[in-house]
Amino acid sequence: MENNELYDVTIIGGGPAGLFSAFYSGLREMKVKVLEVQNRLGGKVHVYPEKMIWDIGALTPISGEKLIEQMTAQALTFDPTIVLNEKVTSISKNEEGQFILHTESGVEHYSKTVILAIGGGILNPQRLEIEIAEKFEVANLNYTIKSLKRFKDKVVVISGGGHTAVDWANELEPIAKKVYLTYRKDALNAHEAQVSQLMNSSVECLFHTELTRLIAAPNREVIQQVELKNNMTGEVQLLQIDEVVVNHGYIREKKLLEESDLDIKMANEYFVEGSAYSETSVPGLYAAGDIVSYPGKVHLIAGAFQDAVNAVNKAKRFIEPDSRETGIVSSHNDIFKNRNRKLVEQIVTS
Ligand SMILES: Cc1cc2nc3c(=O)[nH]c(=O)nc-3n(C[C@H](O)[C@H](O)[C@H](O)COP(=O)(O)OP(=O)(O)OC[C@H]3O[C@@H](n4cnc5c(N)ncnc54)[C@H](O)[C@@H]3O)c2cc1C
Repeated sequence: MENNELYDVTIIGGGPAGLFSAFYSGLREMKVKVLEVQNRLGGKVHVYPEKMIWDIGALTPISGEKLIEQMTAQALTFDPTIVLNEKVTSISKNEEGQFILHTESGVEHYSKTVILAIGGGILNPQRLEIEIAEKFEVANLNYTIKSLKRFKDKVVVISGGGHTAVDWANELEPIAKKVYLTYRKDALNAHEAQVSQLMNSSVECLFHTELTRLIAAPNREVIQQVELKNNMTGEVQLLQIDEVVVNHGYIREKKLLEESDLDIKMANEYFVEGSAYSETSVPGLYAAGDIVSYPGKVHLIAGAFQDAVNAVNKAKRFIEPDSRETGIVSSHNDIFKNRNRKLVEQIVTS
């Protein structure tokens, strides 16, 4: 199946980097398409819809959910084509030098340039290696937290000791009746401030312990007790709980880069003098967000936005070598003249 319409830029991934790339490509008057494997835009931020995000410039604390809403609204400013449930499996080039994006659905997408905004790849939570665990996933075994309300006045055990586990322990502590954190090592691996908040709270940390068994309530597919084993002493304890949260990291599927006909290398693997970190080894193919790595790169939303601008500006120059190397401030952009006028009128008349 072919989708012959040729786009100036096709962005793979609809997370923060992809969404801001879509907006910025529109600002630079390019014809834009976004391909996203999930059935919704927002990327990894869907892992933490109720978490408050504090570290995005000019945004006072904002929930993940609200941020997705705002990023999406901004991305849609210039009416890009958005294709959801579309997994890109490989990238090739045809004789005319156009990119062809091959997908699991069989549809091929054509583009003059491509921006890889795939984050760490397709994310799937690392699941518990305990037999029967899967059957509790609809009840009270959680790999992501979709609603804080669910944990109100509950006894919760969180398994994990990284950023996500520590973040959730802190978020749930004022809501839940009791939070236990079980971790197989003896020190947590998260931001100092988050760790000290946790260690000075009512969260009970059980170090050197691992979740070894899930015990169901009689005749119900709901976990009622968990068995924790101390990996130093071999001692076993049972905890009566209402909810189990497992944050053992993610398995990242990154086959796209390996399985493409093109030999795609990110800037950190192939950097040549004079090139930019948004460039890859393939001319016309750029990268933004968590997929890229360079000295000083921040794997955070603010970093993804800056990468997006760089990648879009490169893509624009690839198509139109005489165009400006960088964009101009948005208020000077002709595209916004009418919109600005309307906004100013609204402010003046309100
Ligand atoms: C628990 C947690 C808390 C966090 N808290 C903060 C915070 O407070 N502040 C902050 O700044 N950052 C935070 N981050 C980090 C932030 O979420 C990431 O830096 C950001 O999401 C990176 O954006 P991205 O667009 O590069 O990648 P992603 O958000 O991972 O988006 C990539 C998108 O590409 C899609 N995709 C991947 N492969 C394909 C394919 N082959 N075909 C089609 N689509 C594909 C994915 O489905 C996904 O939607 C947190 C992360 C986690 C896990």
